[in-house]
Amino acid sequence: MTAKATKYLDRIDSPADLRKLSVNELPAYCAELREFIIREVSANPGHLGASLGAVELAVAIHYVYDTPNDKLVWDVGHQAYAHKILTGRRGLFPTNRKLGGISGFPKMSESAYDAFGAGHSSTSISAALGLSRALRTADGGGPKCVAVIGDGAMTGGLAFEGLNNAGADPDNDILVVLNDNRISIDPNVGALKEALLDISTSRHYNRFKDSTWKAMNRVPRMRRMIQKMLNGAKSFFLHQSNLFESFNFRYFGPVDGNDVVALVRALRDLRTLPGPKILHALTVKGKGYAPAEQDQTEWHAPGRFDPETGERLSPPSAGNGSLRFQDVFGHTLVRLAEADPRIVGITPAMPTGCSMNLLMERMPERAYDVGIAEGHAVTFAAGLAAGGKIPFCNIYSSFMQRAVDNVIHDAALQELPVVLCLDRAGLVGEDGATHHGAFDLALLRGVPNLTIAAPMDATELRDLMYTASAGKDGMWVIRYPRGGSFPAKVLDEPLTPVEPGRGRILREPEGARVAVVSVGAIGTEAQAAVSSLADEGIAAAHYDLRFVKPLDTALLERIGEKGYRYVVTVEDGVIAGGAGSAVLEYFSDRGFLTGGLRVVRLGLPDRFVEHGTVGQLRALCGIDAASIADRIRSLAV
Ligand SMILES: Cc1ncc(C[n+]2csc(CCOP(=O)(O)OP(=O)(O)O)c2C)c(N)n1
Ligand SMILES: CC(=O)[C@@H](O)[C@H](O)COP(=O)(O)O
Ligand SMILES: [Mg+2]
Repeated sequence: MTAKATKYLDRIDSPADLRKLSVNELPAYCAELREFIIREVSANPGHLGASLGAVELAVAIHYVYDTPNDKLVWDVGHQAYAHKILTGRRGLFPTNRKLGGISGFPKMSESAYDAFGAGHSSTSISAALGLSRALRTADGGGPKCVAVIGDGAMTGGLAFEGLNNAGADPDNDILVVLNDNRISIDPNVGALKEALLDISTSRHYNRFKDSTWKAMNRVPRMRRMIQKMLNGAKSFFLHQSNLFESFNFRYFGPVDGNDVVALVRALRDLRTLPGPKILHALTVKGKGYAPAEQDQTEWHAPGRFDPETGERLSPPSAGNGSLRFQDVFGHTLVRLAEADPRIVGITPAMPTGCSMNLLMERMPERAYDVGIAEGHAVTFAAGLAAGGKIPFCNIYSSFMQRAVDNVIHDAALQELPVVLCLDRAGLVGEDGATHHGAFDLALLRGVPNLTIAAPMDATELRDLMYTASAGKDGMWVIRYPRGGSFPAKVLDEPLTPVEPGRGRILREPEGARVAVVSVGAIGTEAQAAVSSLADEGIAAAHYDLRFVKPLDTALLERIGEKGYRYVVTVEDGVIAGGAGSAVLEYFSDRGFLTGGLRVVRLGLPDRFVEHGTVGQLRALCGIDAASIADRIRSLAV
């Protein structure tokens, strides 16, 4: 797509510039913004569909509100590209999600316009409420605070905790903009979606409301009375109370959220209206780019594409008929479920991402998408397990952070056979600090009753799933990373049970001073390091720990007694409290350290790792093959 001449785009470097435009010029500016986003994201991948749908929301809010003094909080933040571009980051946008470049999500350290950082869902109402309370002046004034939340993010329990708290006090002066495009990443699920549809599609009510709004504009002093009348009419027409009004929010809408002029009109009214209020904006995900409107799931984050033809140039599958860990998980779960009627699947809103969609297609009655509700997913799984099922609950590692107590209190403590599969464990790449699966091992290692395993490859993943599916050893956690590339024939291999807590000897050469103990798929980097060193004549042993809990104490005893000078642990989670710490504790407790053994732990440092390619980030953290080899070389001589 060749860049068209623009009239507004290059002139607007801040909301102050934006506010110099007349309202009638805004649609043309939105079109230019949209075109810019499509062109940029086609070459430098990111979250396209949501950002295209929220162009008018970003423009209208910045136009009407006095940002950055007023506070604008984006939920998740994957839809905020227009916001980023019009708040001074147009020139930096080609660096979006790249190492050293701007983040793909709002980030407080990046811009004063990013009032709150995000990446995980359903935080915006709580954060906007906190900002509003903190910045309120003694006379009840202070900045206006706006939360923009999607219909998917609204399914998260935290959003309702925010509504509940905000609605309790009429002095809570926040606006929630519900960006309702009727889809999450995959089709939105749950009762809320029906309620939103009900609110927004009642023809009788909307006809009545439109005419009343017009009257309201003519006689402003009657607004309060008319609003009351509208609320009453809503209950009458819809035969149910409006959910948001039950939380003491004043409900406005639905408005066409892709009509920037209508949005400006509505927001101008709402900015001066005190108290908690919600504007229901109907938008179209992928708006203005036909392929993205047509297949909204595929175009949520489409990878590189040809903007002219819509051809996808880097689809997220492994390609060449090979399989990612995600594909292996999905196919194996179907196979296990076919063999055992007790097996069911659960995903909190990521069926395509984690491949739970395969079970959903094959056995819809045995697969549950519960919405963006990680805590609920785990407790729901625990309930299913208490009722005799063997639930495979698949959650992205970083999103599972939301559910730690559910794991502890509802599943592990109850000794229930929940199989928690943690996808996207380790470094995920361009999504960055909010999304790396950095903490799961450190968070869960101290929880009793858990078996925690990390497969190094597809065969191990299948075998671990198979073993866990017996439902005999209480709760299992199986963690594996994004991607991978395995031959399709791996799915034909027989499933072999694995002894819980049993690791593997991969290489044990005579005369080695250094032994590497790796955990999970990052072991392939260690393997490459050890084998390249062997080519140089440097011998190093390599063990695949496989289980972080229970530890393979027999294997560790063997390593301890081999007389190595150094054990180098390698993991793709945080060093502090991770798998390496478990090994170190064991050697310390058993007195091997006083015998001269030193443990060197490699993994993620004690700071948040930002965005970049997985390869770049591994190198930065010293856990790519070259860095591991360097480290071993320095110890081996
Ligand atoms: C806690 C958490 N769980 C899951 C996700 C993954 N996720 C990111 S965007 C998204 C869909 C959000 O849907 P919606 O709020 O409707 O926004 P849309 O993309 O439709 O604009 C999901 C599930 C996340 N970011 N955070
Ligand atoms: C914004 C968000 O949280 C998701 O869109 C996430 O980026 C998906 O990650 P994957 O691409 O790894 O499925
Ligand atoms: Mg949505």
